[in-house]
Amino acid sequence: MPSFPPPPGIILAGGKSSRMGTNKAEVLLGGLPMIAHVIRHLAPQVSHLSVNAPAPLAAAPDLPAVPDVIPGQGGPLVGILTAMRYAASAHPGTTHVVTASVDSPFLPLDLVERLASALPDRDTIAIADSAGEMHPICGLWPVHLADDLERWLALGEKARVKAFLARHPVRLVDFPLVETTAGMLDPFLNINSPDELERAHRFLEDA
Ligand SMILES: Nc1nc2c(ncn2[C@@H]2O[C@H](COP(=O)(O)OP(=O)(O)OP(=O)(O)O)[C@@H](O)[C@H]2O)c(=O)[nH]1
Ligand SMILES: [Mg+2]
Repeated sequence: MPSFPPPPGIILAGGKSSRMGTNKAEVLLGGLPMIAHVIRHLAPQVSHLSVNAPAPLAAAPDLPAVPDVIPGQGGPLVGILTAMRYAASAHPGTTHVVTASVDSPFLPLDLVERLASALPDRDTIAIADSAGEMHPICGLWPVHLADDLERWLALGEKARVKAFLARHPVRLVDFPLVETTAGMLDPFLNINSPDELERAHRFLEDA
């Protein structure tokens, strides 16, 4: 699509953090809460930033908290529906919303620009991909898909993001690994457990 103003962005932080054992948004990575790393990477790329969580986070008090539009921790797709609904109502006229996962602290600084430039039309969803793996939480979504997503969730389908994507045109956008002094870094490195958190520290110097 020819011109694309920065869209609003939402960080999905409404999960259970069961593998981490404590709220992933607030665990410390190099002295900063994980969500602070996500904010640092994403905020410069979006028109407004908010967090999809049941209540404001102590680690990100300035971010508006947007609770799931369907209560009950129905999975990440509910967070994506929430992002679409919120973007459309809080930012009238917006066509897209970008979503990212709270447990990806090394997101590319050209994430939104590259997702946006991959969109051929107003119906296509752009999703990040790296090292041959799709990252379905990190995407640029047309907000007009909200009604279809809500109907689909109401059917009681298992709310898997990949299954919803299969119903729509999707462009996968491949992001390269980043060379660091600690080795090659996948910018979508996903930190789910205390072990993964510990291992991620080595990338902090370069990221
Ligand atoms: N809004 C919302 N987001 C969710 C939900 N479940 C997962 N997510 C988000 O989806 C992303 C990927 O989920 P996971 O990595 O499995 O996170 P999680 O569910 O918190 O962690 P585990 O309980 O360890 O699986 C994260 O950004 C989560 O916050 C949900 O029910 N609602
Ligand atoms: Mg995860």
